[in-house]
Amino acid sequence: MLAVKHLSHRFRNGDEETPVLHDIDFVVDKGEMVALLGSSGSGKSTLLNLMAGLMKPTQGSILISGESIERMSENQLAEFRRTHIGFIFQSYELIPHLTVRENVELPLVFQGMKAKARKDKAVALLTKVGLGEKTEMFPSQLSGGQQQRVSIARSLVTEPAIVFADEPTGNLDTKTEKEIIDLLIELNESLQITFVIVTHELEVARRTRRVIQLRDGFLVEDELWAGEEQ
Ligand SMILES: Nc1ncnc2c1ncn2[C@@H]1O[C@H](COP(=O)(O)OP(=O)(O)OP(=O)(O)O)[C@@H](O)[C@H]1O
Repeated sequence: MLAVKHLSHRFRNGDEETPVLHDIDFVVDKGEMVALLGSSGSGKSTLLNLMAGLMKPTQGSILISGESIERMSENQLAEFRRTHIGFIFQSYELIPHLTVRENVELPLVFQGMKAKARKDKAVALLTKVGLGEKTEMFPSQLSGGQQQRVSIARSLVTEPAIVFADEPTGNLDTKTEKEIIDLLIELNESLQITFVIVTHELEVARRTRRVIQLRDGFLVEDELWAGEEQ
């Protein structure tokens, strides 16, 4: 599903080079839910940007569904991202003047799906994430946790091969954080969605079955837990 192979990255500013990732190697299979854990500056965002095809690595490769994304052109990448990758952001990134349903439909508009099919799909997913009663509201009328549920529904609407969640509970209180992670676990189990969750919080990482830990740009731990901790 996702293979990161001997991945290294250095930032170059003029003559100065900053090595940020060192020979990162791991594979995520379909249906896995993995936390990518690391403190600030450990290289999580850089790795996420590389896996999402937003930057090209200095060395190594990234395969998603068997395709090496670092070899793609910008146009190919944009299309690949739209069809194969879902994103969940810390700050939700919803469009304020669109309703909740329209926000979820948007990726399907870009795919050219007809209005009725789009609407049915968005409503079904919103119902699945517990927002069946809120489809015609605007994001500002929802709580933070509810807005993150909208963004989760939107990330799934194109049936992506993999979903990257970047600090998905970073703006939420502890109770809501637990509810959102519960939802991600439920979606992972019921729909076999593959999730990679980037977090600096051990409490979030411990809820997933597998934790990959970065420290100073090195992969220092790739660990399977015996079971989910509640
Ligand atoms: N464009 C850049 N040029 C030079 N160095 C960079 C650049 N972007 C990031 N870095 C450096 O790379 C290292 C890793 O940064 P990165 O943002 O990937 O870490 P992170 O684990 O995501 O941290 P945070 O949790 O704070 O977002 C840091 O030392 C940072 O200063």
